[in-house]
Amino acid sequence: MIELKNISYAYPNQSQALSDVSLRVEQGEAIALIGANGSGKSTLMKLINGLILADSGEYLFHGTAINAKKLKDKKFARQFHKKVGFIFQNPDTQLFCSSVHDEIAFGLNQMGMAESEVRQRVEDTMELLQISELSDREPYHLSGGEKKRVAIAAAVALNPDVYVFDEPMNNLDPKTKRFLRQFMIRLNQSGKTIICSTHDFAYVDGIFQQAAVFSASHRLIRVDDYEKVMRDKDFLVEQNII
Ligand SMILES: Nc1ncnc2c1ncn2[C@@H]1O[C@H](COP(=O)(O)OP(=O)(O)OP(=O)(O)O)[C@@H](O)[C@H]1O
Repeated sequence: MIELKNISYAYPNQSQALSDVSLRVEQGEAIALIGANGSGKSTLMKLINGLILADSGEYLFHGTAINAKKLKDKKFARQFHKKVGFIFQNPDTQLFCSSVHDEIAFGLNQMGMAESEVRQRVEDTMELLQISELSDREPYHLSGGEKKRVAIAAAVALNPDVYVFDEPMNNLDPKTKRFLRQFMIRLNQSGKTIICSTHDFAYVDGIFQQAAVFSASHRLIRVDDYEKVMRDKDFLVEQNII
């Protein structure tokens, strides 16, 4: 369970990105983060993943405060990063190995998993994401949609409890969007928590139970049933969301 209490954050250049944000996400919930450009969605997701730390407020993950001291504890940090998978908006920022196979195996090797188990897990994950034929290819030379599947596979292989997706549908063709939508629904049905920012509402039907809406002033102004928020057209227009 994720609990954010009165979180504020400004980037080192003083850009305010989150103002007094409080949010609770239960294990197994799928929640959409929505709001205009620059409202703070990506910043919140980086914070949930431990890439940045709040200036003030508290972040609890299954009751444990995630702070600098805790993340300096290498054993804890490894466990925490295994539990929270992050799929960046631009896969180029997270793919760095010389083959798709090695990319997916990387995190598993870091965990010290036996070689045969790594091989099996990588094969199973590639099959799940329908990228087995890309196994020996260099991730850098793949198409955008292929790269996205590899980035997701690298997260899936580690079997996290929580998946954080930053605008996953961006730059994907309709078939890949439909595949990803189904995939996210299945992940959630298997008990995984999904936290996902999106501007693209056409291909995310049925994924989310909840929506968290951010204002231009970086505040979380509404947490509500996803379908209910989507029906509230005046509110969405007012917030520059549609
Ligand atoms: N690396 C950074 N350095 C300085 N300011 C930043 C940085 N990243 C984001 N910001 C600022 O923080 C605020 C929140 O940005 P964030 O990327 O979290 O918004 P977002 O809701 O994800 O936007 P989008 O929908 O465009 O992806 C914005 O004012 C942005 O300019």
